[in-house]
Amino acid sequence: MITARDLTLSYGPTPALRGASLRLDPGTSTALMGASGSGKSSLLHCLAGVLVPDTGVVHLDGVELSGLGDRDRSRLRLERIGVVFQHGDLVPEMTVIENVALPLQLLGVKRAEARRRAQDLLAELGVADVAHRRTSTVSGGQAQRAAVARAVVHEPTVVLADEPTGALDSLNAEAVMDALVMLVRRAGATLLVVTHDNLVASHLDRLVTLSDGVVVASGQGAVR
Ligand SMILES: Nc1ncnc2c1ncn2[C@@H]1O[C@H](COP(=O)(O)OP(=O)(O)OP(=O)(O)O)[C@@H](O)[C@H]1O
Repeated sequence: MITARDLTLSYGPTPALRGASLRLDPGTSTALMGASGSGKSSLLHCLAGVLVPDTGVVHLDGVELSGLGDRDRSRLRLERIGVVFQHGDLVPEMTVIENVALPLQLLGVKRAEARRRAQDLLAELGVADVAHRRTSTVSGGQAQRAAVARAVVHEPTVVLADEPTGALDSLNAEAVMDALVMLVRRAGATLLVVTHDNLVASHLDRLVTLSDGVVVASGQGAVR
């Protein structure tokens, strides 16, 4: 489970979060929506432990993220969290399979085993044929499938996605969301997706709306 309580965050003079609170229960999926600039990405980065809020606390499985030093926070993030960004954020000099195997190898899984598990996931997502290509040479849809595989390969408890389909056409967007939801559900993990798109939100159980850095509404997801 992951919770954020009363988070505030400013970039210099610009406030991004003004007391945002959120609770994501195990096994649930949530869409985080709101106007541009309302603080969605900032909140996701605080939940991921990438940004430390100015005030307020984030708890991941009972551990206070902001109470950890950089090293321990990175380790916890690596073990328990998977992230997907709009443009995949794969390492361009590495092949697709090397990218997907990376979290496992960083966690100490042997190379051959890490690559086997990465290969299985890529096959399941229909992109095994590009496994040995550099990520800079694959299509946007293939890269996002690989990014989804990389986010779940180490079986994290929480998967956080920031506009994961924002750069895709609607067919690829549907396929990527189907894959993300299926894999997260199968692992019993918790999913949060930042999106502007009602179709993306309709894949998820619950909808949380952010306005001017605070959560203003929380309820059932959009109806498909
Ligand atoms: N690196 C930064 N430096 C300065 N200000 C920033 C930075 N990142 C975000 N902001 C500001 O913080 C506020 C919240 O931004 P954030 O990106 O969290 O919103 P968002 O809801 O994700 O927006 P969008 O939907 O446009 O991606 C905005 O006013 C934004 O301009």
